[in-house]
Amino acid sequence: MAQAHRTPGPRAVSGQPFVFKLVLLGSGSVGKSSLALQYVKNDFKSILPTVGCAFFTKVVNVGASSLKFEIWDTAGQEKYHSVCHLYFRGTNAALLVYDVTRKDSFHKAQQWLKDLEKEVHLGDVVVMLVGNKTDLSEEREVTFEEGKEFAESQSLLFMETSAKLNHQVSEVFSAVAQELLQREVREAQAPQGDAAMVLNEGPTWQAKCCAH
Ligand SMILES: Nc1nc2c(ncn2[C@@H]2O[C@H](COP(=O)(O)OP(=O)(O)OP(=O)(O)O)[C@@H](O)[C@H]2O)c(=O)[nH]1
Repeated sequence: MAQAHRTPGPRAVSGQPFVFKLVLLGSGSVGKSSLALQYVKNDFKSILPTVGCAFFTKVVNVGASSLKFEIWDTAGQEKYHSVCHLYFRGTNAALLVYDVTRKDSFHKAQQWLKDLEKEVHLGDVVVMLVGNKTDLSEEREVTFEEGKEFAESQSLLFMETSAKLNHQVSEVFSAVAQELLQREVREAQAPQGDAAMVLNEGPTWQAKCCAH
């Protein structure tokens, strides 16, 4: 419920891509680093647990727009929990990852969402719930419907992936990118409406000042 840090908009400079910060969060070993590695480098290999945080960037084109993701891959192990929230601040998007073969990681995802909410205003951030490791279908403990239901109850986007098979990985990031750009367009249009109201209501500075 806290709104400690309002998420800043992307730093869009003429001719430059929009820059969006995205954090990967979730329990240890759910596949956060593997998703980032598959997306950024098209690679899947055995990775050591993340210590603190790893950082990746990737530029993507969505329609006529160009967008740069700054991807912060946080450590899921419990011992790093206290530092992870530092990376949430100022984020524009979050992938809330769980492992479909581990019910505990699904329950923890709900806790991670609460942690995120302490640092950002959820309405300002595009959050996608991601059920990873769908290739391990024999060991599945969380159904697609359970994931979808939880995501809908919290107004989150939702997808299932396999970082190992590169299934739905780029689709996850594309869906987030599209939502971010759509929000940008809506925000870019919004000030015109505000300005029209301000003209009718008095000095601009005062109207803006007192709106908060
Ligand atoms: N079968 C399968 N294994 C996966 C998949 N994604 C990741 N793994 C494996 O799961 C283990 C953990 O993957 P990581 O990407 O290191 O998980 P993490 O969430 O970044 O872990 P932390 O850094 O501890 O937070 C590794 O052995 C990966 O190879 C997947 O889609 N399918």
